[in-house]
Amino acid sequence: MISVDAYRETVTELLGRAPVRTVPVAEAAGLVLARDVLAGVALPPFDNSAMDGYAVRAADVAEAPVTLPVADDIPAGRVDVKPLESGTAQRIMTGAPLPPGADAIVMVEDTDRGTSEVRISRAAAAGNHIRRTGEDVTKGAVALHAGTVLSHAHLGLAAAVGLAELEVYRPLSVLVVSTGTELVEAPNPLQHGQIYESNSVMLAAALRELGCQVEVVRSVVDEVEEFRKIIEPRLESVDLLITSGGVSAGAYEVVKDALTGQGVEFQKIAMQPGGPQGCGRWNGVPVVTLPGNPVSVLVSFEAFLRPAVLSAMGHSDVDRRRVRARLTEDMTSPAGRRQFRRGFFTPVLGEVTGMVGPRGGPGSHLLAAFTQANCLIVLPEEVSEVSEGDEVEVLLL
Ligand SMILES: Nc1nc2c(c(=O)[nH]1)N[C@H]1C(S)=C(S)[C@@H](COP(=O)(O)OP(=O)(O)OC[C@H]3O[C@@H](n4cnc5c(N)ncnc54)[C@H](O)[C@@H]3O)O[C@H]1N2
Ligand code: MOO
Repeated sequence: MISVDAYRETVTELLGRAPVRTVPVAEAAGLVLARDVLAGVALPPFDNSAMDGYAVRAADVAEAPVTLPVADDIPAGRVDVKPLESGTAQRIMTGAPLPPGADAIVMVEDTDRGTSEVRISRAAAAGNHIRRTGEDVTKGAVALHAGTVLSHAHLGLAAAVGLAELEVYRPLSVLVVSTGTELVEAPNPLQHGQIYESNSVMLAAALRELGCQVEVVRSVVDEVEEFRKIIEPRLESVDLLITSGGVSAGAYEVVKDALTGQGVEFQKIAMQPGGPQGCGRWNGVPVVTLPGNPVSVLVSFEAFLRPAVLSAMGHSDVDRRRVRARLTEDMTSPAGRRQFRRGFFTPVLGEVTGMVGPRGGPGSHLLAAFTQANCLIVLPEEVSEVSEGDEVEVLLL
């Protein structure tokens, strides 16, 4: 059996790193920046007013109240601002360029709002309400570092320093395939012996949440020729194929039978659930084959797929947050396997740890219990029993 950590490395290597692509700034949310972004302009690009008011020389209003002639009017966007002569004021709006010679802004609230002359009721110190060139970002500085996961704020900054496009790691395009003759797509009626297909729905949503582009084939019957005929032609247009089902030890293991000898290796991973796994390349395209049980799919996703996919899309922080927590009840775990149990973590005020209790048993068909969990309880390979009060590791979902 292969360890979870070794398998995670294998899958991460298999997925590699997506190519860099240029995308419009507005379409880059959630993607990872591939190159440093240098500020083509300073922010602010010019000294400007932080308030609607009057640009003055501080010395001219030191003896306020004073009345000054209003020599000009400067709305935001004006590009031909004239110097401020001493003993005058210019009416100015928020964001408008400071006239040369002015060194303070008097807020309109501290004036009589005059347009030909203005009575200023309060003195203003030099620098008052002036936003200086480059005080946010200096021209030529690194505004965004390579490796940044682009949030809406980062995109705003990129736009503000004048960029129309960003170089990012391309989102992975993933084909998700569920196999199993028993699978039926809702809302078609079920016959006894059939079940509704759910794995592709979960996987596609989980991958889209990471920023992947996902195509789905929802239910391929357990026939090797049929599987090859439907899936092989679709490989050309994707970076990754993820299948569910058909990988264990039975007589109709469609994925295993179709891909053994084609570049995909099937093996047991020392984890529970999610033991039977396969990965490799089919026609050169990375393939990860997950077992069919829904909770095995979700746990496999957490244990190695999510980090590998994130890493392929340029992320460096690929791990869920780990905390320690005290168990609220006894649990057992198969020796030699890392068990991932669905749990509910509650932080305890004033303590670095919290409390955690399982939700549902270890069975990998217990999907509803997963939806009541907010974490995975990790019981290491060497542990087969834990008791109420023991400290365990928890992965926060
Ligand atoms: N003799 C052995 N039998 C099994 C072993 C083993 O080692 N020896 N391993 C068990 C474990 S652990 C798992 S996990 C499963 C994995 O089996 P498969 O990958 O071949 O998955 P299936 O048999 O196709 O399906 C398992 C289970 O999940 C249901 N399923 C499958 N696909 C979906 C879907 N898209 N949506 C909802 N539910 C799905 C399926 O009906 C089965 O109940 O093998 C054990 N057996
Ligand atoms: O390991 Mo299977 O993945 O129990 O459910």
